[in-house]
Amino acid sequence: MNKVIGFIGCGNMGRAMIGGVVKSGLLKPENVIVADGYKGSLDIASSEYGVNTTMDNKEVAKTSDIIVLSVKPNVYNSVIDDIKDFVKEDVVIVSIAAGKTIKDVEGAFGKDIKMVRTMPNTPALVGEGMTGICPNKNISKEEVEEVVNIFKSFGKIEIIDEKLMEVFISTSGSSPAYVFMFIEAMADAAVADGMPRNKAYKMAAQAVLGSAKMVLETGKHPGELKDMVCSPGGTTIEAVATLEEYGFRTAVIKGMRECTKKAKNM
Ligand SMILES: NC(=O)C1=CN([C@@H]2O[C@H](COP(=O)(O)OP(=O)(O)OC[C@H]3O[C@@H](n4cnc5c(N)ncnc54)[C@H](OP(=O)(O)O)[C@@H]3O)[C@@H](O)[C@H]2O)C=CC1
Ligand SMILES: O=C(O)[C@@H]1CCC=N1
Repeated sequence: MNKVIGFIGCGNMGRAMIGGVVKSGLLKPENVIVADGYKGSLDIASSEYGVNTTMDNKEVAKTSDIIVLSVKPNVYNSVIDDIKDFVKEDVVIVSIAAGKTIKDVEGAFGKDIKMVRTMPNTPALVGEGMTGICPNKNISKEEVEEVVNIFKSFGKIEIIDEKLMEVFISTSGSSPAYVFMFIEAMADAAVADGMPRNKAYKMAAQAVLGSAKMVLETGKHPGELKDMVCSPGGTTIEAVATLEEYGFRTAVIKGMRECTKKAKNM
């Protein structure tokens, strides 16, 4: 791809996407420009990925064909205010913020802009991201395709209706956090029973990775895959019964519904 992609905000999600896009080879590092208010973050991006950096958001605005706003939702309006008069005429704006609708971002620019609302997740850093994508009405099919290709370079994508974006956040944008908690809890249990911690993390993480691949690649129902592990009178069913007793699934369902609710009310 021969366009210049700018990132404003080089925090957790910005860094994951910059790392993902550069490692995939879709973009040359010299075609990526990153702005952040903190020089330390920029130095890391520059030394790890060789991208251009600046502390001036306007410089990203002036040079980029596609701008990814990777700052927190509460500074979106001030960042947009700062750059709106400097963006290229045909610029494509990519929003990744929880709780910011297409209407919010269009309103902050105060003019017709081409934009795509997205919700990525941090596994982008290792090429296993998942991004929900929702274009606005001003953007052409070809331009949407370009944005899709950026996100595909570090994972999978789904084009979704904007009304499902909040559910997408709890299912995908936020969910790596709960998966990490699950891995951490499994490792803690293993450590409690004598497993060295570094080995415990590796085993628990590989089990999650392999199980996820089975869901994606076999097409079997997760319940069937679970049943295949539970030997009659065996070990696994004891864990399953105890997890049910402690409300494992209910905890996940309730937690995710709170996450969706928060995304709707931000
Ligand atoms: N983290 C995640 O897993 C995901 C996050 N998102 C979305 O990504 C966005 C960023 O989140 P996240 O990466 O977690 O947040 P971070 O706080 O880690 O990153 C935001 C970065 O933006 C910088 N920043 C703050 N103000 C400005 C400014 N005015 N100009 C330029 N840079 C600025 C911050 O610097 P400083 O710290 O010095 O203030 C920080 O480095 C949010 O909108 C969030 O909803 C979406 C999907 C997943
Ligand atoms: O916690 C958040 O608000 C962001 C959005 C999805 C993941 N992190």
